[in-house]
Formats: sequence, C-alpha cells, structure tokens
Amino acid sequence: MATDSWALAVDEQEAAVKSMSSLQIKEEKVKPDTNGVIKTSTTAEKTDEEEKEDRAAQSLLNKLIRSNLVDNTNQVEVLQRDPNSPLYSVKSFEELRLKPQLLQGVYAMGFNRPSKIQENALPMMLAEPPQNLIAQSQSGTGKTAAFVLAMLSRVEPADRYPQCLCLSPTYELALQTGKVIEQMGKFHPELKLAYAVRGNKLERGQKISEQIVIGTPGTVLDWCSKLRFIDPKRIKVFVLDEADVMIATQGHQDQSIRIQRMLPRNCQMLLFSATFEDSVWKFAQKVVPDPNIIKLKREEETLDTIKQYYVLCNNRDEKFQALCNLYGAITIAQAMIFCHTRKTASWLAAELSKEGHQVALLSGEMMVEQRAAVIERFREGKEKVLVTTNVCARGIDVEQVSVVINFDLPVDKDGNPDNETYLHRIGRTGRFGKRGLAVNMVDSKHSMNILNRIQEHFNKKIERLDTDDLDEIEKIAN
Ligand SMILES: Nc1ncnc2c1ncn2[C@@H]1O[C@H](COP(=O)(O)OP(=O)(O)OP(=O)(O)O)[C@@H](O)[C@H]1O
Repeated sequence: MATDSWALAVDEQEAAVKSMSSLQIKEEKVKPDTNGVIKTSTTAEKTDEEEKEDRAAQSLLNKLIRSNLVDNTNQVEVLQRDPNSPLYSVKSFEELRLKPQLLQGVYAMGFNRPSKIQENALPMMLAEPPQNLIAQSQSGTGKTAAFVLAMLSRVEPADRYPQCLCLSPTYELALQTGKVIEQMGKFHPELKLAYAVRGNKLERGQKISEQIVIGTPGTVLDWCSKLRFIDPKRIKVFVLDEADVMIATQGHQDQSIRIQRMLPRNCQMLLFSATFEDSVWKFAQKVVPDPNIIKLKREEETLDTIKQYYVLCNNRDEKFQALCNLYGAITIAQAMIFCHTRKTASWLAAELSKEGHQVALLSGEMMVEQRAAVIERFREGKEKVLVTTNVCARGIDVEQVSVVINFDLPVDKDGNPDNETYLHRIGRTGRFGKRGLAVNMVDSKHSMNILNRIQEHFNKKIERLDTDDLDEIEKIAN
C-alpha cells in the first residue's frame, strides 16, 4: 500500500514535470510570426498552441528523415466533382505527357513510377481545363512530389511573373518544398523560385519576376495585398500544403482564405493534408471550390504478431533494474524505449550509459535537425537502443524496430490510456508484419489499471514477465 501511494506520488510528480518542461520548450522556441518576423515566445502559452508547434516540427522531422515512399496497400478513394467524367489513372510518368525537361527531372529524382496517390491525383491535376483537388494521405505517400509536378507543368518559364503560389505552414516546411521544386525543375534553368517567408525583405514597389512563390500565409498575404509584390490575378495554380498543420496555427486559416479570395476564378486550387479531421475538411471546402477528392487511408496497424508482456515493479529503480536484466535480450534487435517525460528519458539514457550500454537519446530539447540526425543514426543501425519521450516520438515511423519498451505507459493529458499511441508504437502494418516484442513496465496500482484498460481495449492478453527468471527472458528473445 505504502509503495503504491509512493509510486503514485512519483507519477504525479512526473506529470507535473511534464507540464513544466513543455512550458520550457515553449520559452526556448524561436518562431516566425505570421508576418515573417522572428520573435521568441516568452510567455507560457496554451497547450493547444504547443500542440500546433509539435505538428509542424513533426512534419518537418518526417520530411528530414524520409528517403522514400511509405508503402500502403489500401485502395485510393476518389470522389469526382463530375461523377460522369471518366476516371483516369496512370501507371507511368510517360502517360502524363509531361514536358521533356520535367520528365527528365522526375527520373533524375529516382522516381520510376507514380506512387499510389499520384496514379490518380496526377491525371486530375494535369487535366484540361484545370480541376481543383483536395487530397488526403499520410506523410510520405508522394503528395509534395505530385503538386510540385503539377505546378512545374503549368508554369510558363518565359513569363517573368508569379504564376504558381504555394502556402506552407512554416518557413522550414516551405524550404523543404522549395528543395523539391528545385530538384524536379532542375532541367528548366529559366524557372525561378521566390520564398515569401520571414526576413525575406524586398524593396517597396518592386514586382517579383520568379514564376513560383512559396511561403507562409502571413507573408504571402502581405506580398499579394499591402506590398503588391505579387499580382494575385495572374496566379494559375494555388497550392495549400499541410492543411492540417496550417489550421492549427492561429491566423493561418483566415490569411489563407483571404489570399484565396484574391485569386482569379479559373485558378487551379489544390489542397493537401495528412489527416482529415472535421476542421480540416471545413477549411478545405472554404478554400477549394468544386473539388475532386482523393483519400488514401493509413495502413491499419495490428497487435497480432506482437508478443506483449508486462513487468511488475515497485518503483523507477526497479523498472531500471528490470530493463538491465532484459537488456541482452532486447538488443538482439533494435529497441525503442519510451518514457513519459524528458526528465525520465534523460535520466534513463544516462543510467544505461553508466552501465556501459550504448544508447541514443531523442528529446524535445533538441532542434528538429538534431533529432533528425539521431533518428538517422539509429536507422542506420549505429545505435541499437533509442530512448525517447512519448511526445517526441509521436508520428515517427522507425520501421525496423522490433522491440518496444514502455518504460512508462502512454497516457493522454487526462491520465487515461492513450490506446492510439500504444498501437502506433507497438503495432505493425501488413507490410512490416514481422514479429515484434513489447514490454510494459508497471510500477503502481494506477499504471496496472492503465495496462488493464489497454488490454481490454485491444482484447489482447498482455502476459506477465519475471525479469529475474533467465529462462523466461531467453524465451521472449526467441
Ligand atoms: N513516384 C515516386 N517514386 C519514388 N519516390 C517518390 C515518388 N514520389 C515521391 N517519392 C519520394 O517519397 C518520399 C515522400 O514523398 P513526398 O514528400 O512527396 O510525400 P508527402 O506525402 O508529401 O509527405 P510529406 O508531407 O511528409 O512530405 C520523398 O522522399 C519523395 O522524394
């Protein structure tokens, strides 16, 4: 009883540290405001504000660590604006009859054939007369490459004024998309790209000659209206990328709508999103009139091929000891260890290192680029064990991980089991349907209760494991 209440107190303390540390992240962050001016947040802003920043950071992280397409065996759902018009899909880039320089650019990027979503989206985006499109599919399925191709094929290089306008939620995300435009358009040297982002100051009265402009809503709005660097009436293609991340930022939604209203009626409008909550859908309908709609559901994850265990401990030190006992078994493969707070993650990584184990730490204090470097090393197998926090690892897929340790069980902000995170961490999709091992550390009545609720939710038994029993450990490792 006494141990339980002590453990509960630790949990509470950890939760308190969690909310403190997230405020600290907030204070450390340097972010552009909507007018492109750098400012440092010094006030403790709301949690949902943090959530928004997380989404942009996660999205950037995913882009930085991704080198190829995410596999998806689901069917693409297509809803045509005109259901009677034939539905085209292509299996090769040649079928799209692209300009030769563009086809060359596509092949130079190593793309052999369109991705699943591109098979349907590209013919729609390139059709004459131009059609509007709302497309949703998870990160890594080829959306960016698709709209870049659409912009590059519609742009007229000889015309020295902006013809394509692309909105991104942050400066860093805009730069990533800009890189794709530059790569794919590299055989079109006369094509130029301008960034409408913070700090990119132009002289008043100037008109820009670049054919493609990519930027954040606040700056783009200024460039189109107040500063008149861009004539919005001459825009032929308008892309709104990462709509879900976009609307999570205060003001971006209104600014995007105001920009859209300045565009000519025949401008092609394209909107992309990784998720499709109601709010995204409402926003999409406001900015994209008469759209075709394409959706590709995320591949479902399952716990079927995963052996799940729990280890009963009395406190954090016992959890650590249990982990050390397991260490030999788990490092046969690559393992990820999840903690609830940054403080626990740092402590655990330090303790494991003291024991002579080589581990990597992925933490919210790190810059996105640093985080990407850690993930990259882990992916390359340079490190076998990655210790991280729940928040930091959310949305990141490290496919080769076959052992997951929940040093702390995933809970939402109300302290209830976070089943979705549990599944995403541990589960496998059809493609990566290989066997996996999950070990949950339980150190209080409270966490036992969470574990029971997770078991009930998935209707899958989680077996007890005694980490002092070498035979048992041997068993789980095989
Ligand atoms: N047809 C293709 N063939 C091979 N690789 C592709 C193809 N299309 C895109 N890729 C590559 O797959 C990865 C993901 O593509 P892309 O960035 O376009 O996806 P996305 O859905 O926009 O994801 P995110 O929003 O995270 O950027 C990139 O590395 C990209 O170069």
